[in-house]
Amino acid sequence: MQIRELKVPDAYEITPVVHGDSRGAFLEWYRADKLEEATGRHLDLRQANASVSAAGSIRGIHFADVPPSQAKWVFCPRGALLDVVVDIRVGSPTFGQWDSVLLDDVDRRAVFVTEGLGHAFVALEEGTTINYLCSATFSPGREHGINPLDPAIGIEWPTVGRDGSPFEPLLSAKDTAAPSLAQAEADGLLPQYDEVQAFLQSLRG
Ligand SMILES: Cc1cn([C@H]2C[C@H](O)[C@@H](COP(=O)(O)OP(=O)(O)O[C@H]3O[C@@H](C)C(=O)[C@@H](O)[C@H]3O)O2)c(=O)[nH]c1=O
Repeated sequence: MQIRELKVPDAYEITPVVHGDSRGAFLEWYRADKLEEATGRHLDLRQANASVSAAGSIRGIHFADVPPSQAKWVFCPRGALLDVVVDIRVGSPTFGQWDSVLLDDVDRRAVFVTEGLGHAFVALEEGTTINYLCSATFSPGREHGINPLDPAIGIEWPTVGRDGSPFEPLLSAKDTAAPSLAQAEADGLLPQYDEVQAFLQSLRG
């Protein structure tokens, strides 16, 4: 398993060793010890989620108040998706920047999104399934969204699926109505970079 930090600091791409044989494949999609080696922190598993999406579905950009926010170890057991991490931490040197990783049932990568970052993805195939391990339980009043189509962030969402078929973006009503990054900042919804860093540091203790 290899762990690489993304262009958005404190987010990571995880590339597993996939052992293929005549029966199919075997891989380790999460290793606590490798996470600790690479990042100096642990993931206190509190919840595991799954969702299934139609091709073109965009979910996010979602984030939760810090502390404790919610770190997510994201994996795609079926289909394909583009996973996106956005730096929404006010005062971060990379504020407003985003990076993405293709997660699919071929290379079987994962992404680790740490507390205070924004997370979103688009499904590139019908029935794409995502699983994620979470460091905190769902706390609806502390969860927020930013519009994933905000031009100021400028996420380059794919417009064709894995098979090359074009698709229309499909968003929930909640995500469609979500504020822009600038509006979320003006509304005081975004996490402060120094507070996030202090929280991340407390997890390394
Ligand atoms: C996130 C969540 C939702 N729900 C419920 C609320 C709602 O009725 C239904 C669907 O919720 P949403 O529309 O928010 O689901 P979704 O848009 O898939 O939300 C997810 O998006 C990705 C990008 C993330 O990073 C996740 O943390 C999560 O926010 O599921 C739970 O019961 N538990 C949960 O942990």
